[in-house]
Amino acid sequence: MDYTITALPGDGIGPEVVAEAIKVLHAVGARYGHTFTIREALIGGIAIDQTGTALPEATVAACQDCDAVLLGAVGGPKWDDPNAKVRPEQGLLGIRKALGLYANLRPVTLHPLLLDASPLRPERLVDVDLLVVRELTGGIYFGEKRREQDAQGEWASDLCVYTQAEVERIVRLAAGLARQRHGHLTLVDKANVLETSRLWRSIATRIMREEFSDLQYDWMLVDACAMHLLRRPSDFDVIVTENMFGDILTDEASMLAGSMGMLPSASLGSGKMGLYEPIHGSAPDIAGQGKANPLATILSTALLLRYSLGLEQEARAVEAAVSAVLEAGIVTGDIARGEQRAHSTVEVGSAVASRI
Ligand SMILES: NC(=O)C1=CN([C@@H]2O[C@H](COP(=O)(O)OP(=O)(O)OC[C@H]3O[C@@H](n4cnc5c(N)ncnc54)[C@H](O)[C@@H]3O)[C@@H](O)[C@H]2O)C=CC1
Ligand SMILES: CC(C)CC(=O)C(=O)O
Ligand SMILES: [Mg+2]
Repeated sequence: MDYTITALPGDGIGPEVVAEAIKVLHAVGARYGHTFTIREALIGGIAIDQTGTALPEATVAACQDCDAVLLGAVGGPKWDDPNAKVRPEQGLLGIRKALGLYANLRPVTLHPLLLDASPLRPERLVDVDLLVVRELTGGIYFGEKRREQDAQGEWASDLCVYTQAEVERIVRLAAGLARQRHGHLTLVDKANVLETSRLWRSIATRIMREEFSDLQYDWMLVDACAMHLLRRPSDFDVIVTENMFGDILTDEASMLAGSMGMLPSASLGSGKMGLYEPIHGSAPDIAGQGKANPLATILSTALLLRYSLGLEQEARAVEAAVSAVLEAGIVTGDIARGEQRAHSTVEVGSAVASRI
């Protein structure tokens, strides 16, 4: 089969890790008889530099006319002026919204060989296998933003809004995934303080009782969840939560897997089209040095093959090749341990591609 993939490398380490993921996709194509046509488009800081906007119309059009989107990361110090009107991150939020990708799936698993790469004690990490379902197109990241001056000085506000329909669709999706996994859903919020969280609670309680009575579910406040993720991470199955909480909790959860460079993600909407990206950012501290771990992006292509293209065998081949590379000790510095040499981004990507 022929597939068209839009690649949005973005900024910092984005182009470095996306190049390796594309290398792996082509290896999958060669092995299984598919053609992946890769069309590159601009997003983020590089798009601001070249076009004046973080999300050019041509990029949206390219993403609307393909089978799936593969994204690196956006942002960096060059565009970090707090008074800037145009910011790279607007490109990322904008493309998620434009494509209607309301559900961000962030699986957290730990390869046994990376037990030592995590700052947690190995016995805490046994059987860690959780999935965070993060609402992606609502909440405080998308609410009205204000920055004003009055007699007392400056003030600013970010509005957090959730509608019934937004909560219903993400809870249904997460509960459906819990049903396919171990049947346990943890709903994370801050209902002791936030009205949006109380709306989530009442809607989700109704949906769980009426439509998912076969599942176990519980509620957890987000601050406690941050603690339990470290104290008893293997107790979680599926976590569903709003946009900002999911963003923060998954950076924390990445340390269960050993590195930010290990966690992939899939952003899905109502159709087959999806956007696939590592959970990490553009890592300006290591950009351009060949140090970035490409495995999160490569594992994101496995999700792309699975969810958007329906190629389960090929997705498993990518995941197996990643495991084989870890077992061969071909790893970047973020997860290298003991005597292991820190390999470059390109060496790791090539090692995965050659094992497909
Ligand atoms: N999805 C996206 O495009 C995201 C963009 N950002 C943007 O990225 C820029 C940098 O943000 P930070 O807070 O530094 O977060 P970051 O995720 O880029 O980096 C945090 C730390 O993790 C390390 N790291 C991240 N990815 C890695 C990889 N693949 N291999 C090895 N080490 C890795 C970095 O070197 C850094 O020490 C900011 O402009 C931010 O807005 C941040 C998060 C997500
Ligand atoms: C612009 C941010 C919301 C990006 C981010 O941190 C993420 O999606 O994980
Ligand atoms: Mg984040």
